[in-house]
Amino acid sequence: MHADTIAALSSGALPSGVAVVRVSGPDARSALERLCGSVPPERRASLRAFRDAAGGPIDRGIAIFFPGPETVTGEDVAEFHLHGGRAVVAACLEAITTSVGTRLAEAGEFTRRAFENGRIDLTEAEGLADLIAAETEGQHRAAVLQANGTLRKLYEGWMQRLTEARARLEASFDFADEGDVGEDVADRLTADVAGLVSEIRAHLVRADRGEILRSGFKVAIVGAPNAGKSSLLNALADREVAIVTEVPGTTRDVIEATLDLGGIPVRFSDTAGIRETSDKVEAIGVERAREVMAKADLVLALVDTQHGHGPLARFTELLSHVKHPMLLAADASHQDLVEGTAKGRRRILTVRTKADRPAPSGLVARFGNEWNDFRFDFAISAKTGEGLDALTDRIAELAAAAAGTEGGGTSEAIPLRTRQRDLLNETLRILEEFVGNSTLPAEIGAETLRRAADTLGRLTGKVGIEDLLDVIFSEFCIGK
Ligand SMILES: Nc1nc2c(c(=O)[nH]1)N(C=O)[C@@H](CNc1ccc(C(=O)N[C@@H](CCC(=O)O)C(=O)O)cc1)CN2
Ligand SMILES: Nc1nc2c(ncn2[C@@H]2O[C@H](COP(=O)(O)OP(=O)(O)OP(=O)(O)O)[C@@H](O)[C@H]2O)c(=O)[nH]1
Ligand SMILES: [Mg+2]
Repeated sequence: MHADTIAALSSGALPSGVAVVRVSGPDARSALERLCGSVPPERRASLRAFRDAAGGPIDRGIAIFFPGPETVTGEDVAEFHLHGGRAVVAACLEAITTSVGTRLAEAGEFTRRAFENGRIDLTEAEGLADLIAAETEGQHRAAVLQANGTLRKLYEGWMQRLTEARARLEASFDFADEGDVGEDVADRLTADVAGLVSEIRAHLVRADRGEILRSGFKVAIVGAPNAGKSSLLNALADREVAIVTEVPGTTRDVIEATLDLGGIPVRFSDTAGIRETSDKVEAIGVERAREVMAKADLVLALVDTQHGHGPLARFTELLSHVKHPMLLAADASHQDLVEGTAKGRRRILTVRTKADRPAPSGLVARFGNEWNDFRFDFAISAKTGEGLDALTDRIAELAAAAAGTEGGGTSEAIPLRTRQRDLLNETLRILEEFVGNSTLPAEIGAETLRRAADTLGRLTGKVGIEDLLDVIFSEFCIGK
């Protein structure tokens, strides 16, 4: 328990309709006494006149007292709900912090106290940070499941099982000299741990989806210079994000815009038109375009067919830079490469641009001699808007498939953060070592299980993570 009391504005930017000032710590009660004249009845919203130390009026508002330890921080908590003016809030905080033991809170300090007082674990703290940062429905849904302790329960269950397994193994030390007793125990133990291994593995597969919810489904817009890439980005974003001119080679850097498509953040990157160039700046842009393409979850390959076959030859060259396993497979068929399958494996959509203009070759064009007749997935016009809805619908579908939220989303908790996934991977690696090595002496086996449990403990914050706490809690805003 902390000796000092912290106070902060916990609601959003001022001015606002109503502002909430929270106080947590041993002096929370006295703050109410000083500002309201008396402590209002516990856990009840009470209308009071707030006054400063000199008796000057601050505001008339609602005050609440939550006695610890059954509170959000685990300490006594006081709340002042004021009118959201800057001077009103400043006067209230000033009056609260005149008490010697009370100071302004640092970013994340309320949540940190909740963690330190055992009210929440680290996954819940991280879930709260993600909940506050959530901008799309998908992010919201995943963060709620972390913030409300769903992940915590899962990991605590796993830790419990590891502890039990270790206890059984350690108990078997005593029988080690008596022949087959130890062996029998070891077999059952290995089977139990193997069960855990497959659960952690399945959980980690879902983690990739968490990553998409957190950082977005990445879509690279690529094509030859002048194909209409920047025009597409602008049309999708509905604003002039990128410069558009008739000069090929206009875009040199990567330009991003994020759209919320069906609850998933979709990050579109407009890139430099890919071509050989002696222009130094453009060459760097082309290199960046290739990098963006290689990292994308989905590539939109744009072709302006109005000049006939020339751009299509470059298009073939361009696709060779998409480093998707499906494309690298030597025996991948045209079907695999471009049409793919509907189940989220499809990574490229081919798009004919400037569909408002007549194309000499029509929708079906020859595509070099390696591949057969080529049919574009979409024909669009950034100018008239033709085809854009169909294209965004398809992208939304693919993003939902990648994030695992198709059909209304998942109720399963998934780890959203790299920190969490790294620790889970580490735990998995240690447990695989245990399972794959049935001849390990019991002492070493028990030590291996202990290391795995410790790694899981770092996930929930049960085990030595001092170094990490500052990093995690500093992401919060003041007042949280
Ligand atoms: N006004 C206000 N609204 C808020 C918060 C707050 O601090 N103040 N919260 C800030 O994050 C969130 C609510 N979180 C809370 C979590 C636990 C407890 C709490 O007192 N828990 C006790 C008692 C539960 C009960 O009454 O059933 C407990 O769990 O033991 C309160 C708020 C969102 N809304
Ligand atoms: N008629 C018509 N013209 C278009 C359309 N989309 C783009 N253009 C024109 O095509 C030219 C090139 O468009 P951009 O969007 O700058 O092409 P880009 O692919 O970004 O080009 P770079 O950045 O140079 O690689 C501009 O003159 C646009 O006005 C379209 O749908 N219809
Ligand atoms: Mg451009």
